[in-house]
Amino acid sequence: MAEVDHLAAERATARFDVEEMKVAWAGSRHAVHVADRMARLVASDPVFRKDNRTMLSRKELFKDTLRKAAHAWKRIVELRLTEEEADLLRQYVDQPGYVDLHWGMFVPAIKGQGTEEQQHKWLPLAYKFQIIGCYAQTELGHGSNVQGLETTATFDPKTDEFVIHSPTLTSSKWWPGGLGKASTHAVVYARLITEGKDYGIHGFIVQLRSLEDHSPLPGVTLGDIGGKFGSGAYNSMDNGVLRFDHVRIPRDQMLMRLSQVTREGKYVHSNVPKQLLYGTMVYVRQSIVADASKALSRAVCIAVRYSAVRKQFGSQDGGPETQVLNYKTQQSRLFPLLASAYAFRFVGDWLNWLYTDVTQKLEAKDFSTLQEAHACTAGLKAVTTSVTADAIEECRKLCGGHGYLNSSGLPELFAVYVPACTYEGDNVVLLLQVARILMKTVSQLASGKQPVGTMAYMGKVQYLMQCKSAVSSAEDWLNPDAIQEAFEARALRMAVNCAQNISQAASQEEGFYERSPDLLEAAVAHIQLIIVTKFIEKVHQEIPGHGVKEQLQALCNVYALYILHKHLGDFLATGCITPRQGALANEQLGKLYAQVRPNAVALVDAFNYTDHYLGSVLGRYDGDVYPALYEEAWKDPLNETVVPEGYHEYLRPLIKQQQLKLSRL
Ligand SMILES: CCCCCCCCCCCCCCCCCCCCCCCCC/C=C/C(=O)SCCNC(=O)CCNC(=O)[C@H](O)C(C)(C)COP(=O)(O)OP(=O)(O)OC[C@H]1O[C@@H](n2cnc3c(N)ncnc32)[C@H](O)[C@@H]1OP(=O)(O)O
Ligand SMILES: Cc1cc2nc3c(=O)[nH]c(=O)nc-3n(C[C@H](O)[C@H](O)[C@H](O)COP(=O)(O)OP(=O)(O)OC[C@H]3O[C@@H](n4cnc5c(N)ncnc54)[C@H](O)[C@@H]3O)c2cc1C
Repeated sequence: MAEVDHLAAERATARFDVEEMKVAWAGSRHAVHVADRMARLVASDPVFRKDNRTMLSRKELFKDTLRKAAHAWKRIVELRLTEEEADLLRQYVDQPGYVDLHWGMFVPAIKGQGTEEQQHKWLPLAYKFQIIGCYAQTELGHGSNVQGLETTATFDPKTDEFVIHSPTLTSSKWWPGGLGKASTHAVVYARLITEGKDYGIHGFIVQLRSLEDHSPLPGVTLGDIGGKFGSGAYNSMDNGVLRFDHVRIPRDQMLMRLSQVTREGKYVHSNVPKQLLYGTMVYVRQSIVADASKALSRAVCIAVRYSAVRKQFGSQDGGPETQVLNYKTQQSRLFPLLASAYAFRFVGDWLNWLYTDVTQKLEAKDFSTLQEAHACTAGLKAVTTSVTADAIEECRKLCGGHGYLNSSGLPELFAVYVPACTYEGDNVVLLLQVARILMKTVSQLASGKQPVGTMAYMGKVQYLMQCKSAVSSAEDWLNPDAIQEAFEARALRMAVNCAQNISQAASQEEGFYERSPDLLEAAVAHIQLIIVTKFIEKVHQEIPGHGVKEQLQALCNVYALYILHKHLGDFLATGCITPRQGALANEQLGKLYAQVRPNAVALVDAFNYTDHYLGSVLGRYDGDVYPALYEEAWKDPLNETVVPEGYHEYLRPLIKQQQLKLSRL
């Protein structure tokens, strides 16, 4: 707890129990407790310091990442941390590194696509870090189009081996995290060729480096692909390039849970959907949605606290100036982002539940929910990461000039976050996947097939195509049924419009191609409906704690009405609401902002972030921003000497030369 709390007055105006809101945010009292312990463990350990990160060279930063990962692992073993604790520890260390790909993709790929025997062989090695793995799918020439990958794995029945080869420059693996310098192994995605036939993309476990001296194995060429956007940020990760020159691996290193190649070279596909090959991506996409709320809430926490501290204009007769948080424009930019952080948190929890449910069904050979899992993970990943990336940049602007300083934490947060819009599936490509599923669902409505899961609302097509909103006052927009109906009608009508337009094209494919910008918008509308629905459902639950439910209700309404206001064109064009009802929604939004204002600082306190994790002089818990900014400046390497390096070489001669010229005049 801070000695002087410059935000005390703000905290005193909160109309709810912050400790209980922490529970609502974290999911349970236990979760608050564990997160608290792990955050403090990291914050108090000098190895995990990160305040100097943006000043390290790439080499220093990478070595720092190796050191942190090794130290984290040592602490995990020493303290016998559970998986939940270790995961949180990794979050609070807050530095992308090979460990993420090892645990986040290499291990899940083996679990999801390996046979029991393969899991038995490889997982214990991976769990104890006796091998380090990465996920080598993307190539120089193809990322989004997985079916277009060129690396080959050709079965040689003479030796019972696969020959892994990179036939072209564009087939070089390019981007895999952890590949550049750290990994000893990779799950490599390659075209399986046996008996002269190409069976498409399959996964193979390939050793890349010696377990003795880390040198690349014969036939393997690999390295780092170079510096990336921003200082610090994702440059701690060794995204890599990899080429194979006829590298041989035993047949049993093909991941064989979904399909097999026999000793004789026969290809056998198990009776399961081939899309299960994409299972690791689905898993990571759902975890990226949970991460979005973390990144967004960090940025919002910084911007809210700083906006409460920062004062500009408005002083009369020597009185205090206005806190920038009191400006309505600041509120209308910031509070929707605060509401979005909560919205993403709850939809992330729900998605995690859905993923677990689908996984259990798959274990029981029930594949009926695979499409739902794909649509929800792809769509929510796309919408939450795009909004979060834009929101971090908006928070930087909300902090004025100081937001542009590295010490605000926002530039690095943006730089580290923004690739989430691209990795694990480019957001546009993923939204088009959602759109395809929407079009398929619309086309099946005519046959009477009832849509299920998050598409179930489409079954109310007769009603939703012609319903008219009953809202007649601003307060009417506080009714969740009014919101739900407007969002359902908008999403359905946009999808049906697209389907009608596509049906007029020469072919389905051509229509889809021509209408893809509209399809993107229809997909976004569908995903926003899911987020709104899950927030409304959350607020309907019993939520303990004085005032907590009321605050969440207000934030839910802010989220929904902000989206409605922002996408008013959609709602009007589809005739779901009238211009007057749109104006009433905006009126209600303004009232809600006033309701959020006295609670704003407490609502970001409920994220329960340590100053270490926030990494921002502007977002400090105690609000003592100015001395921290001032002090931080002096730590810059440029300030190590009063007279800068280069003065004698470049500045002095220049000044002297000009002085000489002037004296000659
Ligand atoms: C310093 C550190 C210190 C810390 C120390 C700690 C110590 C250790 C602690 C340990 C503790 C544990 C820690 C845990 C850590 C976890 C971390 C997790 C985070 C991970 C970090 C993430 C980093 C990100 C890295 C990035 C990785 C990547 O980017 S990998 C590459 C991703 N690539 C893509 O996403 C490609 C996108 N493209 C595609 O997905 C597909 O090609 C396509 C979907 C776009 C098209 O495919 P295709 O052409 O085959 O298909 P069609 O369009 O024709 O569709 C056919 C039908 O298939 C259906 N379908 C498509 N996809 C799927 C699917 N996935 N599932 C189901 N169905 C699918 C589609 O709907 C069609 O169906 P119909 O035929 O129409 O019915
Ligand atoms: C930081 C980072 C880490 C990564 N880590 C890994 C990793 O560990 N392992 C791994 O295998 N890969 C990794 N990747 C690669 C990543 O998965 C791909 O970059 C991503 O899937 C996008 O593919 P692409 O680069 O081919 O983009 P492209 O598909 O070339 O995209 C270029 C543009 O084309 C558009 N576009 C593409 N296809 C279509 C379409 N059908 N319709 C309309 N528009 C389209 C896109 O919207 C985009 O605007 C990583 C990438 C980054 C940035």
